[in-house]
Amino acid sequence: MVRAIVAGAAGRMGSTIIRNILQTEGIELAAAFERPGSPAVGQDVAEVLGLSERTGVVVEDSLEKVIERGEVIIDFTFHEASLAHARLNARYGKAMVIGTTGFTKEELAEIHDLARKHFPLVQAYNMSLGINLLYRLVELATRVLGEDFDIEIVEAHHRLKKDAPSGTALALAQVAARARGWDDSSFRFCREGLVGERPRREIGIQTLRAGEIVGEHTVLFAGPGERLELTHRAASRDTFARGAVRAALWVVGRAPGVYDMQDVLGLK
Ligand SMILES: NC(=O)C1=CN([C@@H]2O[C@H](COP(=O)(O)OP(=O)(O)OC[C@H]3O[C@@H](n4cnc5c(N)ncnc54)[C@H](OP(=O)(O)O)[C@@H]3O)[C@@H](O)[C@H]2O)C=CC1
Ligand SMILES: O=C(O)C1=N[C@H](C(=O)O)C[C@H](O)C1
Repeated sequence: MVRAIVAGAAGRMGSTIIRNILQTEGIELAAAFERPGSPAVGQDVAEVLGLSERTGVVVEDSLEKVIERGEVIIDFTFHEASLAHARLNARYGKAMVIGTTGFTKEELAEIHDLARKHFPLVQAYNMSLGINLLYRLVELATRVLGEDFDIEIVEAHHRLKKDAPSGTALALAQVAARARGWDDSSFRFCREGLVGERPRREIGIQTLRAGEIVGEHTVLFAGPGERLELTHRAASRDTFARGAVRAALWVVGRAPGVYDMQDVLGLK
């Protein structure tokens, strides 16, 4: 039985992941924690999630207090928090699954460096099966359609999302850029005013924020006389949570290093 520690237990993803753990064989909820000062601290997880039966797991206020209770830490919180958790975990070597987005390049590089030295990590901006297949489709479409086709990415999320563009949109742009031999300097995040004609060497990334949209990504290829649009729509956070639980079961016992959902899903 894999014992999981869930960070951000009261959050949209943390709570959905806990529900999925409670319904999945082979994994159990060993501990849960929240930001110090969160109203969830000190409550049974069942109270936080609105479940009828108590779980016996009380929400704590730091990873340090619970880290020895489990084999894997599942972290969908905030960029600075996930980095702090990875730094602490470097002393313990527990497996980690990080789904948080919004890292600076330096923060992500430090997390990857810590993982290569100290613990196995699955880090992915999107844990859904569909998006991980979309990465492959975008790579193929970019190569087959060639540079006559302009690439634009549009993402839409709920009004409470803190970072923009989404981590997934950035990852999709990276896949397309790599397939063209370009780098991040080709990314164009918004347009306003007299921007002039669109340069060829550009991947547009546009952000929508509205209502309760769970997560939608479209990659548009527009070329001579035709346009191809590849769209993924997540209908519920369960799709990400199922991926996170699958990643947690997969990563325990692996060698220190950085893995992604393509590894977990066998898409490489
Ligand atoms: N990889 C994927 O498939 C997916 C990734 N995400 C990403 O996951 C992250 C979380 O998203 P979401 O659940 O919607 O956000 P929420 O804000 O709902 O949840 C984050 C939770 O983490 C808590 N938190 C913040 N700091 C700490 C800390 N130091 N220790 C413990 N808990 C902490 C927050 O508390 P408080 O609110 O009090 O600050 C909050 O409860 C985002 O970066 C999002 O982009 C989301 C969906 C899918
Ligand atoms: O914050 C969210 O909700 C989501 N964030 C992830 C991202 O930034 O890519 C993934 C998903 O689309 C939901």
